[in-house]
Amino acid sequence: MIEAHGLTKRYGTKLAVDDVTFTVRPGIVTGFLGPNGAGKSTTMRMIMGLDRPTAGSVTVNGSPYAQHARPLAEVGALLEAKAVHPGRTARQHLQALAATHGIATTRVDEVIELTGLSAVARKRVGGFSLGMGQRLGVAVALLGDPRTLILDEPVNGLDPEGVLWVRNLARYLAGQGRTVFLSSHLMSEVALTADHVVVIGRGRILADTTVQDLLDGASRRAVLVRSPQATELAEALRRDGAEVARRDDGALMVTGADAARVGETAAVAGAVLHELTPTASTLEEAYMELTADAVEYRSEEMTEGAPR
Ligand SMILES: Nc1ncnc2c1ncn2[C@@H]1O[C@H](COP(=O)(O)OP(=O)(O)OP(=O)(O)O)[C@@H](O)[C@H]1O
Repeated sequence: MIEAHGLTKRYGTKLAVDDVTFTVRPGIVTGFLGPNGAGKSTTMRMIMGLDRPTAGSVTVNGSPYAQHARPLAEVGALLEAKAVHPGRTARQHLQALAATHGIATTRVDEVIELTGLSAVARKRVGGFSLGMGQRLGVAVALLGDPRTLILDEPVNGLDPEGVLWVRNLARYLAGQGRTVFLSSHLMSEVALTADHVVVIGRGRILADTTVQDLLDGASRRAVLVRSPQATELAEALRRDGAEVARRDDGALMVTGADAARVGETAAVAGAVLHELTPTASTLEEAYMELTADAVEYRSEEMTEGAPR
């Protein structure tokens, strides 16, 4: 369980994380979603005690990270690429970590097996592909058999097999009753992996809900209508209280009335229908809608900072 209360991080004048409050529960995968620069990594670093909050607090399994006697048994994290001695083998790297944290060597073998590293465990880490490095990072996170897992953009740079592996592993670990908190800037990825999602933009929480609710809440079902009497039909629909937008190709996008109601209004108005298609926005569209302001803000910021 992760509990953040009024968590805030300021870097100079930049408010990277702005008064966020959320709970990440055990037994499910929670996605942490937001555009680049939204504050995901900063939040995760504060959870892991690597960054000190400017205000507010965050606990893992009931206590701040630093107050746990055996932190590796509480929370394991895959944050941005960590320094690994390139001359060491994967096994040596894990063994060294296990030794300094009082973890049995048998656990090293278990995590090597669990992360599919058996074939390369005795190879030098310096020659590892990105995917293998990512697996080693996950092996490190799992070493202390932690109740809570934090994975920052774990599928970044992975091939499709690696992506599927991360997805299955996250779900497997949650199925064991662990807390799994996984960040991504891709809604499609979170939708496939997570049960619950916390959406962040410009350091603030934009949504804290199930994936399904996010879709239902953000999507406004629209009906696409084509008619040779589009102008008259649009007027009749508006009189009925619907909202009508005319697309460049002449089609009408109607919200606030379902297909049946649009058809009935058309009949009364004597408008011929050439097409009547209910549409639902995709999860990706719902996410874009939700984070539009946050993304705009980022691009403005980058334009301002760009050399002229
Ligand atoms: N050490 C730092 N000093 C100054 N500003 C920082 C620092 N770390 C992060 N920031 C700024 O804080 C904001 C949030 O950054 P953060 O890395 O947490 O975002 P993110 O959601 O993880 O995005 P990304 O996926 O791009 O890493 C950004 O505007 C970033 O530039």
